[in-house]
Amino acid sequence: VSERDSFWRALSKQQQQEVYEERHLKFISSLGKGNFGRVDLCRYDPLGDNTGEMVAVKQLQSSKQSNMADFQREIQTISSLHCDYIVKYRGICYSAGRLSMRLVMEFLPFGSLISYMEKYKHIITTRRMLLFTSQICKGMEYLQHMRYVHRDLAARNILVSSDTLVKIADFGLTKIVPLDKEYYRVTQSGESPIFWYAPESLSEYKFSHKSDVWSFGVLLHELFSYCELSRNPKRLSLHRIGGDIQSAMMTVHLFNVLKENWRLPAPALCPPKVYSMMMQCWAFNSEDRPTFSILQDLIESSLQDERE
Ligand SMILES: C=CCCn1cc(-c2nc(Nc3ccc(C4CCNCC4)cc3)nc3[nH]ccc23)cn1
Repeated sequence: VSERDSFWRALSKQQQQEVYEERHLKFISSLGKGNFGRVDLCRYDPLGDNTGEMVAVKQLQSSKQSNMADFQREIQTISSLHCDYIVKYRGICYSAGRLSMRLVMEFLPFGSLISYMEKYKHIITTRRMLLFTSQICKGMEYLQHMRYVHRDLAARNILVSSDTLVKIADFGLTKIVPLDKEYYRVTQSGESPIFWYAPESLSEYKFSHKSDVWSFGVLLHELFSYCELSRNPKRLSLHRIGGDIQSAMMTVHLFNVLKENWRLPAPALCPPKVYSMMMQCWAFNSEDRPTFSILQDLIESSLQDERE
């Protein structure tokens, strides 16, 4: 055992973060399922004495070629991001047998914002919700600075690290905006979260920092609705456009009601300044939407109101 210990201690912290051997990755429980992936809670225990760290490990469900390419891109993305408000990359675990690899990330104990709000909605304060909003906004400012468009900003993709820290997760749909353009145009739609989509994403498959701002407004609505299922964006939008239409027409109907200036209604007890922030994120024309840095100022101003 001793020379194995010395091997591990010899590896620098950085290298240790990169190399995860499958035989030391002990499955504990399943944490969640995404479109093509699954995330498990594991203990990485090279010393075999249960002192190893807990990690979240994502692997593909289907080894379809296209999904493998997307997974590679997701790993490339998350490993290039270094921000307190974005879930941390730990490394890769190559499994000898199967061709698939696994993405090792920091484990966030409280799970998604949705399960957190369901559990703590009776004790969470407006100030705390504005603190979370500010952290997500800072994460998005960093993402924009790195020229990434998230494309799936929603409460389900925000993870809770502690009672005072949330992080942006799940970069499965994230794309890099080309240097010569201000937006990324998607070819296939796949499992699209259309109720979080900006009008130009619905009609032209265009995604930009400004369409991320639209989704940020929808996320704000989820948060200030305490992520209640009865008030979630999909349910409220379907109620407006009529829930019985088939999915192909849903995008068209949703675009039309947005064009006619329908928006998600103000959540109960939502501070007026916060609803006003959402409405600014939902400007039909993308150039009329605030930047994440302007949103940061608006959030700070709302926080001031809550302090007095
Ligand atoms: C493709 C998959 C979908 C997206 N996804 C991401 C994760 C995930 N989860 C956690 N922590 C976590 C902690 C507690 C709970 C519990 C479970 C029982 N009920 C209450 C909540 C759930 C999750 N940390 C993470 N780091 C990196 C990813 C990640 C999970 N799913």
